[in-house]
Amino acid sequence: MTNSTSSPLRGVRLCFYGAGSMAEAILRGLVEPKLAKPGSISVMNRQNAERLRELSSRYGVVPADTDDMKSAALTSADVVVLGMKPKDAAGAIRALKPLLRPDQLVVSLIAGLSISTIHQLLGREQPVVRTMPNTSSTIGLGATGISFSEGVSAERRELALTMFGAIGMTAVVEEPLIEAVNGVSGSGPAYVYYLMEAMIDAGVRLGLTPEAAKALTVQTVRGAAEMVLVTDEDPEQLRRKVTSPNGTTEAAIQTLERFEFRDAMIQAIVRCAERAREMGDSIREEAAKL
Ligand SMILES: NC(=O)C1=CN([C@@H]2O[C@H](COP(=O)(O)OP(=O)(O)OC[C@H]3O[C@@H](n4cnc5c(N)ncnc54)[C@H](OP(=O)(O)O)[C@@H]3O)[C@@H](O)[C@H]2O)C=CC1
Ligand SMILES: O=C(O)[C@@H]1CCC=N1
Repeated sequence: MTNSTSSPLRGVRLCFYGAGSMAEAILRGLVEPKLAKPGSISVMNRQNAERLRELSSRYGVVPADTDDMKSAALTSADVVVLGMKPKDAAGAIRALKPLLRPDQLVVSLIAGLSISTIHQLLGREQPVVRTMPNTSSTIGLGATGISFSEGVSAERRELALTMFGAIGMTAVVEEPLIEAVNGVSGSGPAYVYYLMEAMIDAGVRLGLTPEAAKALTVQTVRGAAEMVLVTDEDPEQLRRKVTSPNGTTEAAIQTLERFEFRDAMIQAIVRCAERAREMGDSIREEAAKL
C-alpha cells in the first residue's frame, strides 16, 4: 500500500479553509491510509474552534483557530482547499485575496462555484482546481469530478489527481459538466441512501426485523454495485438476469414503472444540476457586489 513516505502528497502542505463534513471525508481518506502526514494538514473554519479540536484529536491535523494561526496556515500552504458552504463562499474567498500568493493552488469543493467567480473574487487568475467529490471519499470509495483552470500546470494537475485518486476514482471533465457530476455522483450517495431507507421500510412492513431488513438491504446494494464492477456487465444486463419472465422481480419493476421511477430519478438528477447552476449564479451575483 502507498504510505506517506512514498506518496506524491508527501511534503505537500494542505490547508482546509472550511472544515466541515466534506473536508473531513477527504482528510480522513488521506490521513488514515497514511497518504499524507497529519502534521502537514491544517484546518480552519469560521468560528467553531471545538470542531477543529475534534478533527485534531481524531486525525492529528493542525487546528488554526486564531487569526495569526489562520494567516500562517494559509500563507504556508501549497494547496488551499475551499470547503465552506456555497452561501459563505463569496465573503470567505474575498477575505483570502490579500493572504494568498498568486502561485498557490486553490482546490474548490463548493457546489456551483465557477472558476471564473473564484478568479473574480481573488482579483487574479490563480490556479484553480474545481472539484465535485462525494462523501464516500471517507472510506476511499469517493467519486470526484475534476476540472482545471488554464493556469494549472501539468505537475499540479497530477497532484490534484493523486489527491482525489487517493480517496476514490476521478473523472476529469470540462468545467460546464461539473454540474452534471454534481447531479450523478456528488449528491448521488443521498439517492442511494434514500432508496435503502425505502427498502428497509418495506422489509419491516413485510414483517422483517429492522436489523434484518437493514442487513439484507446493505448487502444487496453492496453486492449489486460490486457485480457491475466485477462482471463488467451493464446494469441493464444484470437487471435482466434477475428478472424471470412473469416472476417476482418483473412484478416489482412493473410497479416501479407504474410510479415512473426511472423518470423521477432522471428529473431529480437534472434538477440537482440545475440547482448547482442556480447556486453558482447567486455566488457570482454576490461576488459582483463585494
Ligand atoms: N456534503 C457533501 O456531500 C458534499 C459537499 N460538497 C461541497 O462541500 C462544501 C462543504 O460542505 P459540507 O462539508 O457539507 O459543509 P459543512 O457545513 O459541514 O462545513 C462547512 C464548513 O465551512 C466553514 N466555514 C463557513 N464559513 C467560513 C469562512 N468564512 N471561513 C472559513 N470557514 C468557513 C464552517 O465553519 P463554522 O462551523 O465555524 O461556520 C464549516 O466548518 C459545500 O460547498 C458543498 O457544496 C461537495 C460535494 C459533496
Ligand atoms: O447538497 C449539496 O448542496 C452538496 C453538494 C453535493 C452534495 N451535497
